[in-house]
Amino acid sequence: MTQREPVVRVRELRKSYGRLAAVAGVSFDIAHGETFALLGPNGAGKSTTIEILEGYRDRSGGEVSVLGIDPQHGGLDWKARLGIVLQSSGESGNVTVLEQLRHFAGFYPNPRDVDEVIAAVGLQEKAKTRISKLSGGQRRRVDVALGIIGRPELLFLDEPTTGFDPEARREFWVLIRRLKAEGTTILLTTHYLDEAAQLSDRAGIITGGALIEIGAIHEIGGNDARVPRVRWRDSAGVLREERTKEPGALVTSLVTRLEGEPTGLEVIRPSLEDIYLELVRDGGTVEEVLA
Ligand SMILES: Nc1ncnc2c1ncn2[C@@H]1O[C@H](COP(=O)(O)OP(=O)(O)OP(=O)(O)O)[C@@H](O)[C@H]1O
Repeated sequence: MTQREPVVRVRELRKSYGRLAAVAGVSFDIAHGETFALLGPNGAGKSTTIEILEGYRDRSGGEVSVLGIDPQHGGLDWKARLGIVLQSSGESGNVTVLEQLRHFAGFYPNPRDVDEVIAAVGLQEKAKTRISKLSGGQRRRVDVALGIIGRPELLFLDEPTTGFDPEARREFWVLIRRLKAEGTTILLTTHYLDEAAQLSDRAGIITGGALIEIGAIHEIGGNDARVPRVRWRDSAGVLREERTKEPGALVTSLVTRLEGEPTGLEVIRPSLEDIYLELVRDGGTVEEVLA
């Protein structure tokens, strides 16, 4: 596999559970070193897609290549090149954080330094604590540590920061940026749209098993979805709002018209969350049943 070939290549992927088309013809690529976010409401098909890419679930149709291999035929060597943080934590053991990480590091040919990984996820104080005694958010950090201990080329992060406090989430972002700078390719799912905007190069939005939008984070939704709103209070104190592609010109005209600084002036650009909600509202709901 050369660096120019996509690390992940998905074509017309389909997965049915009985009559339910959980994934109904999804196609996307993830390039080397890219962070790609798969976004969508509960039950949209994100975890099903990711689990197929990880080799944990069979597909009903379509083509999939991950690091040049079909996940249905990926052996141990291939698995060792992946880092996986599943949606729900399996970590509740009676061993300490340090013991668990040392144990898992032994499975990989070129693992990261265990102490460095513990520090990177902010668990230095808890290294000698049994995992069963950790809080939910701290256990989630252990999951993340186990996902990166093997120095993966491709890291799957399925809702990695659920249960993190705001400070831990920011620290996690720093860690992900560092992994990205080292060249790690990352597939992320998250319901925190600010997290997706902070970390990802591109995103795909999936609803009812279909990809309804895909593109660079700063282009998702197209130009019209990104038109800013200008808010101010008029001379009678009434709140006014106008959408305009030229907020600067509007503000200048307001200053002239109001003969000074407009009260409560705000120029608001739609966030990824605003754009996502608009797209998902238009894109229909969760379940698409086979005819
Ligand atoms: N093993 C299964 N058997 C039957 N249906 C399933 C199975 N796993 C998932 N589904 C269904 O497939 C659809 C997609 O589920 P999936 O877990 O991929 O969604 P998701 O986008 O990851 O959702 P969330 O954001 O809640 O994690 C849902 O309707 C779900 O109920």
